[in-house]
Amino acid sequence: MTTEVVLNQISKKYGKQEVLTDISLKLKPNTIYGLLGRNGAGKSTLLNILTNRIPATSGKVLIDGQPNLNNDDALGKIYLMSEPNLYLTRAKVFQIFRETANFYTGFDFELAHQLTNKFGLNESLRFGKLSTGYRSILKDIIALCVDADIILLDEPTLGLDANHRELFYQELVETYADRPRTFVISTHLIEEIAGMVENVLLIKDGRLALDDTTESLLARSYSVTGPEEKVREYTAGLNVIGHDSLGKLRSDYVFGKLDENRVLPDTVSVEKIDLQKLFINLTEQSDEEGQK
Ligand SMILES: Nc1ncnc2c1ncn2[C@@H]1O[C@H](COP(=O)(O)OP(=O)(O)OP(=O)(O)O)[C@@H](O)[C@H]1O
Repeated sequence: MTTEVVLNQISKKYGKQEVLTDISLKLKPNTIYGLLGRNGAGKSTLLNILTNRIPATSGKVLIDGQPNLNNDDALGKIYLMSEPNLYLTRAKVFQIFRETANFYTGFDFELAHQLTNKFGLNESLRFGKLSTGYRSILKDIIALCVDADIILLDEPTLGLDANHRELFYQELVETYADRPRTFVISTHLIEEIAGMVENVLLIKDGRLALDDTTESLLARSYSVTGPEEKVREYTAGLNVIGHDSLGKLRSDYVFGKLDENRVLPDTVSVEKIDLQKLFINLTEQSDEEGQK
């Protein structure tokens, strides 16, 4: 089963502040997305609009061709795990599972029990008694157990210790293999998801700056390192998105094609960069501009 999700020219204003501008995209089935952007870029806003928790100022979200507005059928195909706590403090963990299963009817109770054991979460505890980390763990477990085609995770590892973060992503990949579906993961800990993200969505200045496969992005992302002058000569006219300097050594980060006709000096090396480095360089510019 697959669900088609289309965002059509979504914009969102809070008062005069335009947070999202004209965002159009289509989520591919059975794909793990990384939703990236600096603090305040509008990632949570976008995820909330997708699930009709907040209204867009203009534009449409279509789920299997149907607008998502007050449409339980359409919204039952999507699950959003996010920071706000939607549960009564007196509700016990197992009651929250049952409550979730009233809406998401295919909820996998067996997997939920396995995961509560693995994470050491007592199902008889009341929500109000859970630590911040365990509240996230509970919500993460629910996200992995609902039978929805689209799972949106807004900072899923907030408050989790390193062991639990690793366990969560392991379990995510396992459930993904057993029951392929689309995940959209918004997190600042890019290194943790870099290995599993198949497609990147980057929001910058309220716009969708990138929507591409990780493979394609990394295939055109380079660092060029060597003596400052030689590096500058080699990268002149290329799409340099940032640089680092260490003494007289300089690294220019290039996003896009290199010029195959240019001769690489012996003292200069070209290497691939990882997703985190690419993200930092692609988004740093707007921050500097924002401080002007
Ligand atoms: N209810 C609201 N009223 C007014 N402004 C809001 C509201 N919610 C969010 N904003 C503003 O919208 C912008 C985007 O916020 P959002 O939470 O979507 O960003 P984000 O990319 O998820 O950020 P972070 O990575 O820091 O969680 C921010 O400038 C924020 O202050």
